[in-house]
Amino acid sequence: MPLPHVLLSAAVSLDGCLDDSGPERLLLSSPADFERVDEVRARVDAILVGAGTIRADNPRLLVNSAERRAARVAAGEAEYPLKVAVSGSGELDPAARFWHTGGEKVLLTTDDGARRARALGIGADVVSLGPALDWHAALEHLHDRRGVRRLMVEGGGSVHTQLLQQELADELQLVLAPLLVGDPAAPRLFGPGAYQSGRLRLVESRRIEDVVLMRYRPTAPGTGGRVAAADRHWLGLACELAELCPPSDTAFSVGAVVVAADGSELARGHSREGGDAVVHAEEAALAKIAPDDPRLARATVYSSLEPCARRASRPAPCARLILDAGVRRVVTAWREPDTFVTGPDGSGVLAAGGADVVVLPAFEARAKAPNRHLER
Ligand SMILES: NC(=O)C1=CN([C@@H]2O[C@H](COP(=O)(O)OP(=O)(O)OC[C@H]3O[C@@H](n4cnc5c(N)ncnc54)[C@H](OP(=O)(O)O)[C@@H]3O)[C@@H](O)[C@H]2O)C=CC1
Ligand SMILES: Nc1c(N[C@@H]2O[C@H](COP(=O)(O)O)[C@@H](O)[C@H]2O)[nH]c(=O)[nH]c1=O
Repeated sequence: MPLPHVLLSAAVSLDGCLDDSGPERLLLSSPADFERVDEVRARVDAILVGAGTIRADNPRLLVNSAERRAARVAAGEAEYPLKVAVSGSGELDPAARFWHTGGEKVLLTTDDGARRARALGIGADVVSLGPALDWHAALEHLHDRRGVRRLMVEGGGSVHTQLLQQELADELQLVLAPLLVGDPAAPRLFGPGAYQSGRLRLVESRRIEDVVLMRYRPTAPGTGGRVAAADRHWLGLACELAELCPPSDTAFSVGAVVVAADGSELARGHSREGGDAVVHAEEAALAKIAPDDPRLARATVYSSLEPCARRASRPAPCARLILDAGVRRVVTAWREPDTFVTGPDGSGVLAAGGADVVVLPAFEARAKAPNRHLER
């Protein structure tokens, strides 16, 4: 279930191209930006590219700085990040530099692709993910079998497009280079298809010589039981809000955020905010939204703790408030323990009311942190 943090990295021309159609790789980054890329590579567990990039660029995908490699080794990591190639066909050149430089390599492919790659003598651990390659399964494999927690994806366009469209990308690092390619056959960064509606969040912009680095994060929640990368961001924020709660020996510290389907934040709240000794996080957040706001019907409530099913201090528990507000999707980190009520089951109340409840246990420790003093 947990997946690596997926960082898409690319440099594009002003007309949105990743390369031209000539035989040489087009350098879009500036020298200082290539240094930055090297620094990012040094901080990840694995670097992934599609077979198209291996064919077009014959890349090495190394950490080039000896100091950065030494720092990795000193920190107990492999000298080079794992190199991951993705191919459906397995039709790859066994002499490509990718297989003969750096540290460990893995080829994620299909049953047919694995047969072909093995026959060709590809110098990597060849892993078949079945008759077709599913990105979720590929990322799960890297996380569970390879211990990859941070994955840098260095293209190409087809791979970036799929990961963004499937809402598996946690972050996009895009460099805009001041040149125009103008070649109709040149590969583009993102192809047509269905992306999240609404805007991504710009988290940083930085001039690096003559290029501009922009870092974005997707914001749109998943739908139903399907988890999007942005769900992890918003639940992380709910856990941060829980840290703001005035401590109490008689109630949990909880944070909550309400997010519209297009990724815009509607409201946030935390327990006991504004001097109200009994207010709950979800209640505080929902109270800030007009009850007739049409976005509520497709919104997601993120709550560090499962919304409550029963309470003494107010007429309606949070699970009921959420349903009454029209919200039908809740993402939480931690099922409520029996600390204050016996057999709490806010998820059951929500499910009975037609809401989808998603629990992300990877956030449980963070949700529990401000509540340690309540543990028996
Ligand atoms: N400027 C920049 O930052 C960068 C530029 N580039 C440029 O991008 C171009 C390459 O991009 P592109 O042509 O889109 O190729 P990609 O690198 O995205 O690789 C595409 C290939 O990956 C495999 N693949 C991708 N998705 C799947 C899937 N779901 N199932 C099975 N196999 C899959 C397939 O391999 P197969 O065909 O073997 O089945 C497919 O043909 C090059 O020109 C390169 O220079 C690349 C990286 C960064
Ligand atoms: N052209 C281009 C990039 N291209 C990426 O770098 C890879 C080659 O890296 P290396 O093996 O170290 O030479 C190449 O295959 C592709 O993934 N990256 C960028 O940040 N900026 C650029 O302008």
